[in-house]
Amino acid sequence: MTTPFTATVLGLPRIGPKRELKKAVESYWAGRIDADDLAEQARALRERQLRELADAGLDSIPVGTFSYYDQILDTAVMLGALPERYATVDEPIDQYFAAARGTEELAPLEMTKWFDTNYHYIVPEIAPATTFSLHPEKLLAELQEAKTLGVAARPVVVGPVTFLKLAKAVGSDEPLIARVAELVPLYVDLLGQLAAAGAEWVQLDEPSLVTDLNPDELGLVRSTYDALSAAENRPAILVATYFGRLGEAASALASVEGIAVDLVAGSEPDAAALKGKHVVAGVVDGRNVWRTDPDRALAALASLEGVAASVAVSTSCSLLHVPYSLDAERDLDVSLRSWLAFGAEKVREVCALASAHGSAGHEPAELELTRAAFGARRNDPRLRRAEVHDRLAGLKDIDRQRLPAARRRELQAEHLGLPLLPTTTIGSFPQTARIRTARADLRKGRIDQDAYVRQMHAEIDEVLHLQERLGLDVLVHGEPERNDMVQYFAEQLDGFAATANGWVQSYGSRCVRPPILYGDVTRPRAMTLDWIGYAQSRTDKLVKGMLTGPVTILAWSFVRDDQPLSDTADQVALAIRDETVDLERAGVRVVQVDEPALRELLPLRAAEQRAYLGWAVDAFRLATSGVADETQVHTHLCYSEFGEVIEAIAGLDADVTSIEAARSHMEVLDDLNDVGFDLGVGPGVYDIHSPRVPSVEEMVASLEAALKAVPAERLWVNPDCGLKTRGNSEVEASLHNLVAAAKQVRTHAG
Ligand SMILES: Nc1nc2c(c(=O)[nH]1)N[C@@H](CNc1ccc(C(=O)N[C@@H](CCC(=O)N[C@@H](CCC(=O)N[C@@H](CCC(=O)O)C(=O)O)C(=O)O)C(=O)O)cc1)CN2
Ligand code: MET
Ligand SMILES: [Zn+2]
Repeated sequence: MTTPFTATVLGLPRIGPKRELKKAVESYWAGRIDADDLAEQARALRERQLRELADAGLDSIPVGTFSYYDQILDTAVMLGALPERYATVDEPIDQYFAAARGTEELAPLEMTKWFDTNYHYIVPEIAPATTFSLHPEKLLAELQEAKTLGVAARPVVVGPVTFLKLAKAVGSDEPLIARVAELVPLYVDLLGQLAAAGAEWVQLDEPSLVTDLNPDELGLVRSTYDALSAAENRPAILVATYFGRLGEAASALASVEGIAVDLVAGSEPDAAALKGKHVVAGVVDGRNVWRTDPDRALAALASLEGVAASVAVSTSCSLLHVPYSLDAERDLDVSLRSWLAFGAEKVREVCALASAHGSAGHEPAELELTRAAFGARRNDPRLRRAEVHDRLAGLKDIDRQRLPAARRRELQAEHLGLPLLPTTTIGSFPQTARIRTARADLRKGRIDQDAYVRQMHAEIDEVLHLQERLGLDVLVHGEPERNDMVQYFAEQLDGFAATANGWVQSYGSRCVRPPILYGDVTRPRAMTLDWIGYAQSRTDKLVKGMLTGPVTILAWSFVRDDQPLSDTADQVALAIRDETVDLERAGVRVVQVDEPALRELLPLRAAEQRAYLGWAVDAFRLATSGVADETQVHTHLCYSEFGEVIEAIAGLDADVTSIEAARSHMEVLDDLNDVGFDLGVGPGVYDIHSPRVPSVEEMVASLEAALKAVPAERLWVNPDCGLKTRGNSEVEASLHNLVAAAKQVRTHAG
């Protein structure tokens, strides 16, 4: 039989330690480098990464998790499942990018969240007429590359079940998973080619196996893996599951040699399912940045030893979700730094744990250091601040409640004097190169704080003028001062640390630097008051204060794992609450608290969803119930799959909720009616994910459709998300049309 390995990770980041790939890909799109240049830069990044992993001591290294844009899109290409329309583009690489981002003529594929992470994948479209065919060149080439370097490579492919579960059926209502038998011969062919290329193991990624599957689906998982295992010439099969507990699906994997289990987000599956297998134990958290507790990890490994045929130490999931290395962080607080492990440090942890596990009694010195760091972390005063706990302990139900919605509506009508079908935007205006350069100049000391503030004021003035000229009703300041809607707040709150270079891929070439929420959270001073106050002082129109909600701040940060998330959420909520009260005191009468990530943190298993939605809604209400009932609270949600969270949206009790609907055709309004929602709602009528300028007619049509579900008194007119990634000229044209559409519909509504 194949030799089992002892130390690995499930997948690798690919943007490059300094975002080299992001820059190369964007240069290629801009026509500054050609396809050969791009390929060479990508190859050099892979080579460097493979050498580092081999030097660190991993004895099996994943190959094939590199991607120019997204691994699900790569899998669609490998299975010949790109929609026909992209074949009109000349070169394969450009067809690939056309599917990812669209072209002048072609709409891109949709993009959606990867399980409960902040990574977005491209959703393959599969029609009844789609015929699959195998194109494994990319994977085989990367495998060959690794072999040439002498690396113990383990090819990684997205498995057929997860691929079909994540794809979208077009032109048919039949669940795609029913077509898995069509993929089996392709995967059998692929396994043969990988074996011929010298692969001992292949990893098939099946994170969908940690979600709730029905008996039919479980039957298909079993028959698929029985069929793949029956292939004549193949590597040993490792099915990688992650992001949760592998429950009932474990027993459907009886015929494969290895299973990877996530022991951080999940727990061990039944011993019977692991018996005789090579178990790849995900004891090092692949998604968060805390060092691993060696004693817990070693105990988990020891408990598997009695069950599995062999055990390898691994990360719980791919390292895609954490930054490359702590080496680039020069300014982190030294004690905080000793509690952390980014990608490179996690690889070292895996190797240290594997050697400690493999040779009882001979622990690498590193583990002792980790134990000491753990002790120091537990006792650090920043993790437990009396004033925060006293305040939380004193909270009452009334702190999460406002007057009944109908009463608030009356008060606000009088206080605000808005027209029917009021127009507004979601907050950000284009983050132009001019704005980002000013921020880079400030950071590098080329301009001082005063000059920076002067420029941001000028940016705010420009955005206010534009909105006045266009005739919008509720104005925004445009968020020019924000590098990111979460990082910006984290940089100003105590209990958070920001990184200098902790970039993580969010989608395609776009990256974020999630802050690290390590301690109890307090707000040393107001965070947005100067900017919003400045904006309100420059116009007679209403300016909407703009904040990010507690759930989204949690979702897009690396969050402490030593207390329940619900407690951490309430701490952040109190800081936001104090900010809303400050804004109100300064004369701001409309405040928006964004919660775009409400859906993202929803647990993957239905059984855990209710508890989450309970504390998430509570935290939002704590953040927004400190203001007077005259003050209008808005919220904003994106990512149209609202299904399971629709009641929670009503539970937020925000006076106005703007939602992404431009692409989901207003169905969400009916869903809201079904749960008795009777507050203000702004279904997005302008799809900001595309540079296209929507016409007046189509926005009128959207509003007319909305009016079938919502009375005019509750309907708002807005885009479906912020405008930060768009360009100035298209934004101006689109908002011009949006205001015209609202005016037209107003004349005969209500
Ligand atoms: N945290 C978070 N998660 C989210 C979203 C979000 O807004 N925030 N939205 C959704 C995803 N959408 C996203 C949309 C845009 C970007 C995005 O544009 N990211 C930028 C970086 C944003 C940023 O931090 N910008 C910094 C500048 C960082 C930088 O690159 N600076 C340059 C110099 C300045 C320059 O020339 O740009 C450098 O240091 O080299 C700033 O504005 O200050 C990028 O990848 O390019 C990311 C995610 C869901 N998840
Ligand atoms: C991803 S939701 C974005 C909300 C934020 N206020 C903006 O307009 O950018
Ligand atoms: Zn949004």
